[in-house]
Amino acid sequence: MKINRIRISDFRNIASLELELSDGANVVYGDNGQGKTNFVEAVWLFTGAKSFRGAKDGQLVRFGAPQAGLEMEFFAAGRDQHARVTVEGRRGAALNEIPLKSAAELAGHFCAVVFSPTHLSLIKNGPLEKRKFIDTSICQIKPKYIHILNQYTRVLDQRNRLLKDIAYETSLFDTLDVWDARLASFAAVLIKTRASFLDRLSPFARETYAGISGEKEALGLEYQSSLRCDTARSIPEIEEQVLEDLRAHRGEDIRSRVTGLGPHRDDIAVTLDGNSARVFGSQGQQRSCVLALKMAECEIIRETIGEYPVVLLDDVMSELDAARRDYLLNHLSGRQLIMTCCDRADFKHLTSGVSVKLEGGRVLTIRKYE
Ligand SMILES: Nc1ncnc2c1ncn2[C@@H]1O[C@H](COP(=O)(O)OP(=O)(O)OP(=O)(O)O)[C@@H](O)[C@H]1O
Repeated sequence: MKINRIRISDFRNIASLELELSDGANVVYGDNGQGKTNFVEAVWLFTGAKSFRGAKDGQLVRFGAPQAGLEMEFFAAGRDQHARVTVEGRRGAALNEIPLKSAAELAGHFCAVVFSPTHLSLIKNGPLEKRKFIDTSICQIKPKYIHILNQYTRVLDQRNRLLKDIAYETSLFDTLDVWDARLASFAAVLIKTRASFLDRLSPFARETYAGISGEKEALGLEYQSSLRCDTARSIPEIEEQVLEDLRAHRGEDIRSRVTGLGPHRDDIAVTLDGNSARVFGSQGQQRSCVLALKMAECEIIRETIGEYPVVLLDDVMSELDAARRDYLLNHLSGRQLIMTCCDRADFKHLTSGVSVKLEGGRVLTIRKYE
């Protein structure tokens, strides 16, 4: 998957920008606050996902402008394609000039993997970030997954509302059966899909971590369900277990007025030699864990759709020592890379690719590495 050309208008501090990209490395550099991350964020939006910085759509439009427009020519699935994203209150999109119902429908047509310093939260923070990572990754290779996720969230909201109402209207208790059955059916699919995805991801992540860290310690990943279910079982079997657990937990749910168990409470244990990476990992080890997860995600995407995603590395390389940087660059050959940094010299060893200097959201210079 390769981006050939991108046009950006009124997106964050980028008033107007048009750029032809190299098939290999693209180094976007410049001083702080010049629009490097904004550029990466613009590219990321073509995956159909929300901003990786957690920004609301409205925040993406340049101050004072009515809407932001993004356009991209890219090569994927063996042909040249064109995508458009507009942000005007909410995001809209078109693929090959055909309007889509929502920007999320771009998922699977253009794939990218992004890593920025904010992604350290994947290890540092609680389970929410890990669930977001796994859900976003699955959406890229299984676009229909988003519908299951949305349906689960909707049923969960309804069950939670019911739990609140039961406190005043005990006769509503009997209706819990219906919501538990619906919740269990979506929950089982989510749990099974996430656990299977993690099983595929683990060997790649372990190998990359070993490469980045020089085989010093072993990375472990494990899906930890809040329910007592065996993820190796089939979806109908998991559904039965989920239902049993939901029923057993009803008393507690009614007391706390929220659903305490389910995929919305699940976690992924990330360990180094068996110890929690969050509790015991150093800053460098935690960064290597996230990089390993992201690089493994690239491999899963390639295995599933037959081509590598575009790799977006925002302000990452400068924080790695020379050996780790070399390992990563070698490991990433054959993929289109967009990397940001403050100093072009961070990549002085590159023998191909281009560097683009940004200033005030504008392209100042374009130079080739040779
Ligand atoms: N909606 C917006 N409209 C206009 N400017 C915005 C908007 N949102 C953010 N900005 C501006 O974009 C700039 C930040 O850009 P960006 O995050 O891309 O910086 P950067 O080049 O990656 O910097 P650093 O090296 O510090 O990470 C800031 O000056 C900020 O004020």
